Amino acid sequence: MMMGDSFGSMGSSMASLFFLWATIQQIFPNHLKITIKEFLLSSFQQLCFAQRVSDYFTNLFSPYVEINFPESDEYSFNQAFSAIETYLDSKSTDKSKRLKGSQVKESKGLVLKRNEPKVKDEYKGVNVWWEIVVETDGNRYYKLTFHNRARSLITDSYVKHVVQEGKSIIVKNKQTRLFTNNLSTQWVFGQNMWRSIAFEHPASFETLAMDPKKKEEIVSDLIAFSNGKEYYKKIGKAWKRGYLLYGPPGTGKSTMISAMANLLNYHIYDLELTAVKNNSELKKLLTATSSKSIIVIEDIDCSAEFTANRIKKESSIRERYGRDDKDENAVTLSGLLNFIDGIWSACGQERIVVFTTNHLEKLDPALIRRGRMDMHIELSYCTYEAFKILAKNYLDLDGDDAHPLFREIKALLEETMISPADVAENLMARNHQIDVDKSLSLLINALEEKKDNQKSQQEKKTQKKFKIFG
Ligand SMILES: Nc1ncnc2c1ncn2[C@@H]1O[C@H](COP(=O)(O)OP(=O)(O)OP(=O)(O)O)[C@@H](O)[C@H]1O
Ligand SMILES: [Mg+2]
Repeated sequence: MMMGDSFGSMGSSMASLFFLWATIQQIFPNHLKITIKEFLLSSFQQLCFAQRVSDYFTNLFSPYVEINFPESDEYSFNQAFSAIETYLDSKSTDKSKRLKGSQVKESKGLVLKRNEPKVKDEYKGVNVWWEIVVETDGNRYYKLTFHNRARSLITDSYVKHVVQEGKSIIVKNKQTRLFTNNLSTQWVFGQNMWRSIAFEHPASFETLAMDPKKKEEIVSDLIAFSNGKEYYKKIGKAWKRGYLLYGPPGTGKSTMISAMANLLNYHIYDLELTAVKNNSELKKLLTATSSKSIIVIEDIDCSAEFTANRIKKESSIRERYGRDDKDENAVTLSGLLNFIDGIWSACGQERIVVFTTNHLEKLDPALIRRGRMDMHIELSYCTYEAFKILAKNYLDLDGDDAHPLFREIKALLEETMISPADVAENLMARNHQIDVDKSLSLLINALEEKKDNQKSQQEKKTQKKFKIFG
């Protein structure tokens, strides 16, 4: 017998008792009412006791097993509970009669979920039943019921499957946010360090124009990282990864960061170093970031320059006054590197650090040595392969033979340095109307103009050289 049946019979007995009491109140005088009330109360207690005894024996001989998953364990939240809830919400709603509508992400629209206290599920041919139970004190737990025959299948693999599936749906549905740091004058008792907005950038690796092989390498590196919890634990390293994106303006460095965040569903923390006064503020900001996030420092060459000036100033203070103001008055390169190496090692949560620069050669070697920045990614001028991706995004043209002008464009791209941003600008539809021929001709004009400019600049440079040596 399932537990629901026993609750049903107890409910009807209680209803009969209440009905009886209402009738008695109308018929009997007051002094008799008290005696009858006492009699009824004791009958009710006996009924409950009998019910418990009957439940005990029913459960003793029942072939069904129950596992409870409480919402909280003692003092902490039970993560399995929310994973189960999400998993059950995601089950097909085709046969449900009670649904609820929710929107987790602006970009995802309204999603219909089941809204029933009991859900039947099937795993490898075995039926199981889930039920959400709310206790009188408001505590909730999920009750899983299954036949004893399938005990090892359910306890060994089904429960793990449900929790894993639920967690991955939670990550997928997470509304990612873009955080920017506030000035420390705006911080209130360690709060309000970061302000944030919902992150809804449409960038993806699919639409990112770059060498397809390199792209694949980056995507698999990111995925391996995000699935690497056990691996990082095994090798005893902090679960973090550093990427240095370098290349000329408009080659897709910022776009790639958005694509990374969309791929992994991570938050972005855009760290503006000029708004940070000293190392201690930097430390507070970085420790206030959440797990599964990308910490970005754009144009690190400018920040490094700023740091170098600060270091010079600090050393002159030290020489003059014999004191070390480094940590109190400045953000230093060593401070930044210490946090990247040290702080996340302590908290053990997954973090990605991304630096971008237009000038790799300007960077301090300490900043970019391997191990600190695990992958150096160059984003370069637009190649023919990258152009084809842009042509597909902007003009719906797919493949080498998609348009007769492609051959001319290919030849021009081999001789001209043009950023993907400039190419995209020419391919962009005017007034939402795609005009393939016009866009491609505009691009050819832009390429020819750039090619001539670059040629004449090159000639001027050569002439200068000759003058110097002549
Ligand atoms: N590789 C690319 N693939 C697709 N679109 C690109 C690419 N590079 C640039 N773009 C387009 O050009 C615009 C500018 O690119 P983005 O801001 O990513 O360049 P960046 O390398 O960060 O430049 P900067 O060095 O100036 O910060 C983007 O909004 C995007 O539309
Ligand atoms: Mg940028």
